Amino acid sequence: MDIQTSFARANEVADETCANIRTVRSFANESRECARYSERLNDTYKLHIRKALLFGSFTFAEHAFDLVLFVLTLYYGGHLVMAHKMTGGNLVSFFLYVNRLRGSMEKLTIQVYAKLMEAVGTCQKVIEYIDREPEVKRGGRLAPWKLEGHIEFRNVWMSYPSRQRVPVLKDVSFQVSPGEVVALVGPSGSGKSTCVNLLERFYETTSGQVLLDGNPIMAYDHKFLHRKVALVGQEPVLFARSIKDNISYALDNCSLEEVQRVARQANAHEFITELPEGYETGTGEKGIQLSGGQKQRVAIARALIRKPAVLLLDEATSALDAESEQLVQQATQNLRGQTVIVVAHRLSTVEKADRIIVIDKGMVVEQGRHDQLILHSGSTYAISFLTHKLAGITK
Ligand SMILES: Nc1ncnc2c1ncn2[C@@H]1O[C@H](COP(=O)(O)OP(=O)(O)OP(=O)(O)O)[C@@H](O)[C@H]1O
Repeated sequence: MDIQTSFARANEVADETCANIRTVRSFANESRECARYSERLNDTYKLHIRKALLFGSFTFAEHAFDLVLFVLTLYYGGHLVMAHKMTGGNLVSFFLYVNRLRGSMEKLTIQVYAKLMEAVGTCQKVIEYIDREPEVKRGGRLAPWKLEGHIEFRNVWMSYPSRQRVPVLKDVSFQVSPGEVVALVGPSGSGKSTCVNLLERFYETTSGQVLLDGNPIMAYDHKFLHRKVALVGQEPVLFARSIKDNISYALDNCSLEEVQRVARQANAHEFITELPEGYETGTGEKGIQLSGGQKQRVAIARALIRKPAVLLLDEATSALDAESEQLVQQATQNLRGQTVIVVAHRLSTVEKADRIIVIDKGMVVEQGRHDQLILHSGSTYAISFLTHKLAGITK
């Protein structure tokens, strides 16, 4: 069991390093990562040595005991033969039987039992994973035929499980009407993405409720919810398959026409058709073969194909080149018809939103349209806007 755990710990380092090889390279940190891996493997090596020593000692003791038993039996048997209480043939037969019995016992103990214990150790880990209860339950069954897209945060308090004592959202309440485009703005770390995480049901609230069309979000069926509430993350992850398969991800029987329709809406069609294999072009692991802006547009198409009632956009904070940024912006402006919540980092997005919700230190401090908030002297939004300090919205 200890060996399996230490081996798993060593593999964690290898996995992490290989998955982030570009970062490792760009910091020229290959040798340190190698050293970290060797260090962890060294723990496994020490455990293997301990196991070998124990096994060696056990085998030595077993053979020594065998030898002593053999000598004693020979001595006593010889004595009985000399005293004519036993024939030589019987003594030899006795030895042959004992040998056979010993061989079988040895197989049973050393080979079967040891292997069984090894398997139990490995299985324990697998069973531990199988038996793990997810903290966020997926038992909801609600799947109405129509979803309007009305969202309400009602007195929501939330702490992440790893930092339960630190509330990230503090009594957050706001509503978003169906079809409304709302921009969440606020300084870095104020809790904007956490609101999105709650709508995606990645975490549960500590208290208060997140309601969708008046029903707690936890009451909805897992598949239904994620079809109706689509997310385009800050750094969207694509899979190592064709662009078409990435756009139609997790959907069955999507026609190429449908994929092309949403790609056009997401401003992605043009660049895709210019690729050597068009929609069949592979994107590489995590979409590495596409640029940041292209990845985002494919991710927008992936969200749109589900015809969601609610679209969650976490705008990229990283700088895209001007053309990509404009194309992504245009794509997001095409998204009328559904409720849109956008974690906004650009002034152009904020200005076009129907309403702006300003979050600061986990609390909603202001709400309103850009032109209303900007005129409100003393408002956090106006001050931050004017002094260009509000994270992200200064672009
Ligand atoms: N998985 C997590 N576990 C623990 N704490 C977290 C986790 N994710 C975020 N936090 C903390 O929660 C707070 C709010 O983070 P959040 O990502 O919601 O901020 P944000 O307003 O979206 O920031 P940004 O604009 O920089 O993306 C931060 O203090 C952050 O450190």
